[in-house]
Amino acid sequence: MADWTERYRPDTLADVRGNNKSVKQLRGWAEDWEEGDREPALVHGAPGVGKTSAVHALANDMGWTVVEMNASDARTADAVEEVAGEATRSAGLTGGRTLVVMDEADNLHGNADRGGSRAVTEMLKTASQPVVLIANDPYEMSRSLRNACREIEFGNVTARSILPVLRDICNEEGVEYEKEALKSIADANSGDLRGAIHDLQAVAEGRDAVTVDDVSATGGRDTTEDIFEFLDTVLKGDDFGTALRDARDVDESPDDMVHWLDENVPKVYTGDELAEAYRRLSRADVFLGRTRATQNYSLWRYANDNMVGVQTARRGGGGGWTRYSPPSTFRRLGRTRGERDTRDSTARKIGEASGASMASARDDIFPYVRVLFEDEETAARIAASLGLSADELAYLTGWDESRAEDVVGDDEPEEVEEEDDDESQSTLSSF
Ligand SMILES: Nc1ncnc2c1ncn2[C@@H]1O[C@H](COP(=O)(O)OP(=O)(O)OP(=O)(O)O)[C@@H](O)[C@H]1O
Repeated sequence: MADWTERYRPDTLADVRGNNKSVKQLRGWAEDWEEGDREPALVHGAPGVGKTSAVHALANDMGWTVVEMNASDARTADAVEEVAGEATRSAGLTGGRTLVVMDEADNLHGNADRGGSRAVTEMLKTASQPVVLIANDPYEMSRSLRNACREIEFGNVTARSILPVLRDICNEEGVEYEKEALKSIADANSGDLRGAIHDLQAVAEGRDAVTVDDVSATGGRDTTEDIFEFLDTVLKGDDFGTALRDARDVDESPDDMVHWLDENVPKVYTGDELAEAYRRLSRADVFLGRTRATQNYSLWRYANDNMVGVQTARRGGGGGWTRYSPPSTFRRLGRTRGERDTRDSTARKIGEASGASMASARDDIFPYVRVLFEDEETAARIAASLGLSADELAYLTGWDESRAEDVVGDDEPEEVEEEDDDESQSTLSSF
């Protein structure tokens, strides 16, 4: 069940590999903060290069407690204030500082989350505790939010810095290794230390030794995993390495795998485990969204890693037999890129009209709208007031194009220009 990247997470900044300059900047930022220069920090860089680890290690070194929040959950000022307030209160209790860490700050964008972006910017101005935002791509953030922070960039970790980490892990785990085997894992992961550790775990866990042949064999295995077996491995298994390995062999698209897990995880997990599992799945979904938006399929692997990470959320045993079910129609609807775009634009319009986030429009409101729209007249009225296009109406109702076009009429709704000063750079969420 253990994920080696968690097991070997650095506790102190001194153990963070590579990125010496950024680590120094981070330490400098914390020291300046203590001395009264109370700027929030924005730590950014590619996935798996140690941003989150470095921030936690910093807090540890400084003797600060950490409150973590996911920026995409911070859709309302309330949520932000609650966390910031919580941080201040606990600081009062312990007398020490509390570092507020806001992950996925680049997911706070777009109309639906604009309230969240503003609330975070406001919070940054008034926060009485140190705050670090973490992001992969700072240009996805609103300019005002970015400008409010001191930027610290993390670059990729070179293969040379990755190699000793892999070697130390093998030593700790009692796994013998051929040096070339570790080198080829380090080289293949071009700067992504987490990816390298996961690759190592996938070949090494449960083995006594890792050879060059083992490493080169992983890509070419011709076994196919049944989705049901995969669900069992992730939701009930104890071996993270096997789950990582199996995830590559499942004969389903990564999107479908996320949907299958999303549908079935509540059958096995409860309470906090479930919340953590959903957090992982939503991270997986973020990377699927980015893969689609950029057509950069190397991002799939982050989706995969987060998907498999669902296993580590489980606290109790995963015994018994479970009747897994396929993802519900609504989830499966988001299959092709075009469908997803339509789904997202529909969710945005409904979200804007109702004040809900895009995700909640999609998951909570769509089903009701669909029932309402069974009555064509009501559908026409609401579609007009929301400015739905024929595609969007067809998406919601399942009608064919021509029926939807008849109901909507020929006039294409015009795109309404947003008047928002400094947030004009925001881009819409693509997932
Ligand atoms: N520079 C590093 N030094 C030591 N370990 C690292 C480093 N980078 C990554 N790791 C290992 O990889 C794991 C994941 O890293 P971490 O979560 O910090 O990456 P990240 O840059 O925050 O990625 P993401 O953007 O996906 O959150 C850590 O738990 C640790 O085991």
